[in-house]
Formats: sequence, C-alpha cells, structure tokens
Amino acid sequence: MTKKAVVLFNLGGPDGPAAVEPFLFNLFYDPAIIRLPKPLRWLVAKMISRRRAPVAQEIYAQIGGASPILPQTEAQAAALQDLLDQEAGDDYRVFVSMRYWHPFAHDVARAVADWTPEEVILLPLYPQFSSTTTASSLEEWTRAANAAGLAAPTASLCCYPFEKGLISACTELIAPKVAEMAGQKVRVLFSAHGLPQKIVDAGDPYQWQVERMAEKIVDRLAVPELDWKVCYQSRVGPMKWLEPSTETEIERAGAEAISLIVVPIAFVSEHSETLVELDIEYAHLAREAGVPEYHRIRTVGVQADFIAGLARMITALPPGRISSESGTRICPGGFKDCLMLAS
Ligand SMILES: C=CC1=C(C)c2cc3[nH]c(cc4nc(cc5[nH]c(cc1n2)c(C)c5CCC(=O)O)C(CCC(=O)O)=C4C)c(C)c3C=C
Ligand SMILES: [Fe+2]
Ligand SMILES: [Fe+2]
Repeated sequence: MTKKAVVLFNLGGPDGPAAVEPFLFNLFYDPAIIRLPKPLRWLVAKMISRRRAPVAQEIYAQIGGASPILPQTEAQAAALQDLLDQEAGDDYRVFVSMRYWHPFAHDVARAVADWTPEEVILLPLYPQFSSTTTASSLEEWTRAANAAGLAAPTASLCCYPFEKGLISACTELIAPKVAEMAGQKVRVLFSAHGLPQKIVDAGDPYQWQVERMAEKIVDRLAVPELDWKVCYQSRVGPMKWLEPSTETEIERAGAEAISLIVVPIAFVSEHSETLVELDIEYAHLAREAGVPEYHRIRTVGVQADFIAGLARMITALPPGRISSESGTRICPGGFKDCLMLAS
C-alpha cells in the first residue's frame, strides 16, 4: 500500500462579512493577478480591496454573507475519497487547499506532511489552465510544501478541459433543458470567468481551452443546428477583458427575442459568481433586456461522471512515475502550452 495524498485546489471565498476585505486583499496581492513589484503591489492591493469590499459585501450578503465554495469543495473531496477508497493497491487521503481564504496552502501542507504520504498529487479544480488560477495555486503550494518540510515526490495535474467524465457531466446537465425547449428560439450561452486580454496575449491557454471545451460539449449534445456561444463574465476593473461579455450576449438575445440557457463552463462548484452574478444579476438583466426565458444550468459539483473523471486522472498516473520524477507536471489534457507556462 502506497500512501498518496491528493490535494484539491480552488479559489476560496469569505466565510463571513468580516472576511471579505482580507480575502480581496489576498486576491489582489497575488502577483499572478496584479503584476507589480512587492511594495507597490501591497499598496495597490490595499487600495483596491478597501474600495471593492463594500460592493463585494453586498454580493455575499445575497447568499447569507459567506461563500459556499468551501463546503462545496469539501463535498467533492468526500465523493472523490469514496471512489479512491475502492482502489485496492493504494491508501489515498484527499485534502482541500484554497488560494485566498481558509484553508490556506501553508496549513494544508503541514496537515499533509503530518500524514507522512509517500507521494503527493496536486489537482486544481480549474479544468482550464490559467496563470491566474492553476499556476498561482501550484506555485503557492510549492512555497507551502517547502516551508512545511514536505519532501514527498509530487505530481501536478495541470488541466483537463476535455476529460470525458467532465464533458459527460456537463452534457447530462444541459441536455434535458435543451430538449424541454426544443421548438423555441433558444441559445446556449457558455459563460466562463473572464480574464484581462493582456494575460491571454501573454500566452495563457485559458481562452483556447474554454472555447474548445464548449465545442466538445456541443458535439456531445448532438442537437442539429443548436444555437450556442461562448462569453465571459465577472469583469473587474478598467482593463480590456476577454470578449464577448456575458452581459452583451444577454442584451443581444433580448434584442433578438431569444431565450437563454446559461452554462457556467469554468466553475465546477457554486459560489458568488454563479449564485449572485448568474442567478440574480444576469437574470435581472435578462428580464430588463426582454429575454423571453432565462435558465441557468448548475455546476458539475458532485455529479458522478465528473468525480469519476477526477479519480481516473489520479489513478491513471503511471506507477513509479511520480516517484521517479519528483516535482513533475503531468498534463491530462495533453497540451504543450500550459506545461511551458507552468515550468
Ligand atoms: C481582478 C482579477 C481577477 C482575475 C484575473 C480572476 C480570474 C479568475 N477567477 C476565477 C474564479 C473565481 N473568481 C471568484 C471571485 C473573484 N474573482 C475576482 C477577480 C479576478 N478573478 C474577484 C475580485 C472576486 C471576488 C468577488 C468579487 O468581488 O466580485 C470566484 C468566487 C469566489 C467565491 O465566491 O467563493 C471564483 C470561483 C477564475 C476561474 C479565473 C480565471 C480563469
Ligand atoms: Fe495542462
Ligand atoms: Fe475571479
């Protein structure tokens, strides 16, 4: 029996109103988000987090004052643990680590070190690779693991936008709504978290992976002449972000009197960006814009095919590969660009 620690990563979210500003500070102090030298970045992060805190507090107030991202991720970890417990040869333990709020990588790395694993597998819950999410989490983990004296051979799984369980889980969630609305004028909007355009221009493969993943789901849905589009939500700040924005697409659908089925494609659990932005703010915008019907598909969460896909990526790691290539990055998506960025 080999003892293998699996660490799931996500962004994290405030666990109460008082946590909103320090959570935002942690986010804007991340050099992957604000690319400035340290003293200046600290100052800018202080200013932006203080200014945005009241807006963000109102966002979280609409879902009880806190983000559900941690309990949602813990449920995914428990479902994955159940599947990995059925693997005869190895002793797996699944941990959850968040980037900008508790449980922080430094605390989780100490807990992992205390469990004394022989191997560690890092699995960001971001299907598409971005330097702002995947690479940021993996780099923070490396610092935390070093500080905790966790020296076990480690493999990182960087992205998996075409993983068949993920595609099938998304398709299963969308297909009934598309079937129910057959015969009506309807468009499927795949809405991904946006990114500043300059991050994509600098080589981030996120947009390419999001758009190809949407194509895979559409192929799998196999609905003749399905009307669909990829768009980007959650823009923050004055910079140019990926286009088209989800807001623009909602207004366009209103002008064309087309109903919408909105599918979050870069999130695998529920939080402020789905429960507030998609379900409250964009639903309101859709009503104002005259969209006849607005439906939001839920995220994959603990859907069986998705969790089975995560388990497959972990158990498919070749025996001895992690041990012999400590610190290795393995790309289940099979892409070169994310590996180059992550190296
Ligand atoms: C300002 C820059 C930001 C970039 C770049 C960014 C990229 C990015 N984020 C996610 C996933 C999530 N983001 C969430 C919240 C959130 N994101 C930003 C800013 C950037 N994100 C802010 C300021 C916030 C806080 C909420 C707000 O003030 O509007 C969340 C939800 C957190 C929660 O509620 O628990 C997720 C998830 C991805 C996938 C991504 C790049 C690909
Ligand atoms: Fe990758
Ligand atoms: Fe974000």
